[in-house]
Amino acid sequence: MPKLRPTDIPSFAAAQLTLLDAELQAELSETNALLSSHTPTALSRAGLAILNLNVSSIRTGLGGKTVVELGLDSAIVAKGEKADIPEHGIRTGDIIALQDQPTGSAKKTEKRELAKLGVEGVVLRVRRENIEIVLDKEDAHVPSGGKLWIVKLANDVTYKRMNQTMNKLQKFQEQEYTPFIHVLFGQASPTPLPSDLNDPSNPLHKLEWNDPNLNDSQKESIKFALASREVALIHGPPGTGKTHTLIELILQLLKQNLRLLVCGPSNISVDNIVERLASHKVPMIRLGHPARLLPSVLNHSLDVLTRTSEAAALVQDIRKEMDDKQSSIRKTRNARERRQVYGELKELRKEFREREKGCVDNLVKGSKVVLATLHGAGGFHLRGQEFDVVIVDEASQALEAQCWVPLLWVKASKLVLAGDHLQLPPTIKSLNSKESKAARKDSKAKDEKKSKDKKTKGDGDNKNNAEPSVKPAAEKMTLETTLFDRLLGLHGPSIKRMLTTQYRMHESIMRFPSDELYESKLIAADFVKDRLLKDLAYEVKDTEDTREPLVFWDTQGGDFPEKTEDEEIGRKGGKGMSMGDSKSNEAEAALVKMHVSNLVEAGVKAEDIAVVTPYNAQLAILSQMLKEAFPGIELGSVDGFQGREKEAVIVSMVRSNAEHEVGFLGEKRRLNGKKAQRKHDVLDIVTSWRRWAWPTRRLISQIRQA
Ligand SMILES: Nc1ncnc2c1ncn2[C@@H]1O[C@H](COP(=O)(O)OP(=O)(O)OP(=O)(O)O)[C@@H](O)[C@H]1O
Repeated sequence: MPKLRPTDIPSFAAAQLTLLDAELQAELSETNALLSSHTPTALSRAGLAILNLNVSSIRTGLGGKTVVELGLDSAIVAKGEKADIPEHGIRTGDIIALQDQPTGSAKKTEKRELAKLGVEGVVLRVRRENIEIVLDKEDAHVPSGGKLWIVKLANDVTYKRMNQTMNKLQKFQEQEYTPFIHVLFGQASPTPLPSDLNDPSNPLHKLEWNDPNLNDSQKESIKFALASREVALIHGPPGTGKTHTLIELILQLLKQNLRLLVCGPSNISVDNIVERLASHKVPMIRLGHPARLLPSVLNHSLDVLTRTSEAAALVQDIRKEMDDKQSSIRKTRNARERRQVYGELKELRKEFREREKGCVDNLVKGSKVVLATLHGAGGFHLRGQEFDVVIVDEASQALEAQCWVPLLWVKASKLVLAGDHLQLPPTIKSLNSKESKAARKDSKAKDEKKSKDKKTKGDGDNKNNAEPSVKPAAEKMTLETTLFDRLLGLHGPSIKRMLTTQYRMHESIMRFPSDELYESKLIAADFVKDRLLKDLAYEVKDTEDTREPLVFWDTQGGDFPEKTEDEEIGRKGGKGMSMGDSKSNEAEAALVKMHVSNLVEAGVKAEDIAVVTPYNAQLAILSQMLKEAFPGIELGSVDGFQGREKEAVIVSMVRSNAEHEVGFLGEKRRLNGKKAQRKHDVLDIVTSWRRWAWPTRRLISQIRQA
């Protein structure tokens, strides 16, 4: 039994609030620096703004919000050409400002200030020829006149919800400290599992599996999660069928007639589950804005269900009336008329919401499985509802405060987390920032004072209280510590089960992560363990590149020097926003190109190949060299390349210097899993490392020492 080091809940919440604030400040200052130091044209070139837009229509969306559709200004589109919006990096869910575009004659300083003005909204839908925005404020006046532009702003919505959640936790009343909460903070141990769990007489032994192909470690994890009373962790290394296991777990829990809330940190992680559950014909509701959902899950979305259910007709009537009112605003002749229409719209919106709420409540309350992002689970639809189990997939990718959103806004008494703490945690911008260090120091000081006060007070008041001493919450706390990590630290491996058969990688690719991170426990499933590129379903020649599952290219020596580049402003069309130094290595990029050519000449399709690199500067060079030459090839940064599965992956490591410096590549979790190769259905990782095995060897020896 591990020694518990319980956490004091209010000071835990206080420390989280301080760290979240430092993170938000880091994000805001990064964005503000960009907006204040670049012109709209520069921002547009970097993919962070779209210029020359016009309003094409205004309508009423979910929740009675105003939706503005913008298209390219017809004056700037050459006759006969298609009015596609030029390439940009603005995506659904981004927060943007919309406003009149400064004229060419506006002063530079004026242009810079502009990004701070205008109406704010959220991007609802991005199409080639138009973009839809939901306005934040109901009575926001959409700029009309001439050309408009939109610019991406820092996104503080998720922080607001995490803050709200941690504030709620901080102010918990005595009666809210349920046994479940005590376990989550290590103030009580989880209820021991029944001793007969492995006994054939235990009902869990007689489970009827929906999937007859589940492997033993998957079955064991499901039984463990079913038997656990408060908390169960399912540890799923890359490709071991973590989500596959969760699906069976959900089906088994439903057989027990339990009500479930299933969450993930991203929309894609949730949709992945909805799609797989749908094939089992499970009735369910997916919360979340339809624009952010995969088309294949829309039929389960609340939005569609509220339109197709009986009660929906009442909502539709009023929606139409609101749309008509919206379009009449443009025809008003003066401010008085506009005020009157806005007033009428306000009344209609109120009624719309009431009717919509009635319809939504009925649907949500009647549903046995509700799925939402962690953030979305904090929306008003679910407030106070009861669930028997909260399940979180990809839990190691979520900030702890995010995981508390479903736990605090609904009533639940059991938590199942699926994840892998040995892959990269969520990206933290403030990790080593001045603000964050100062915040930690301040929080630690407060904690120490508090435990000192408590001790003095406790000497007199709590003589009979045998509670173990409480760990100061802020001690070494960073946002990188996930709930999965913390629970494992508090209760030890007895609260987790590990999946050990992986269905993705050739045995030799698996060897490194298995030995370095998973105590050599991984096993390659039969049908992947010796698959090679030359054995693909289509014809591929047997060459030295296609018969080897893992190739290292060594770039040792002075011919492949790394270069440090100042990343001026985020990449066009990419995620943008990242600034600072980045590394590149042109000779290495040329080698990658040669290797891609070899694979393609052997018959491997370009769309089955991915090239990933840890550095944006290298990515830019690789894009130039490869995109046109090999249409369909997938390129990405190691940290950002998620959700893709590829037959061949080439990793360009970039670093090569006399000092043997590998910088952030020294983080061993970066070479593992999700952020590197996990999402690729890798038959072969063709790792281009031959001549630069010098830094690579160095890297590996550094990892071994770590
Ligand atoms: N018992 C099984 N038998 C056969 N195939 C399986 C089994 N379990 C999982 N798989 C397959 O393994 C692959 C990985 O499964 P899944 O996507 O559920 O894993 P994961 O661990 O969630 O993946 P990721 O590494 O992307 O998080 C899928 O193609 C899935 O169909």
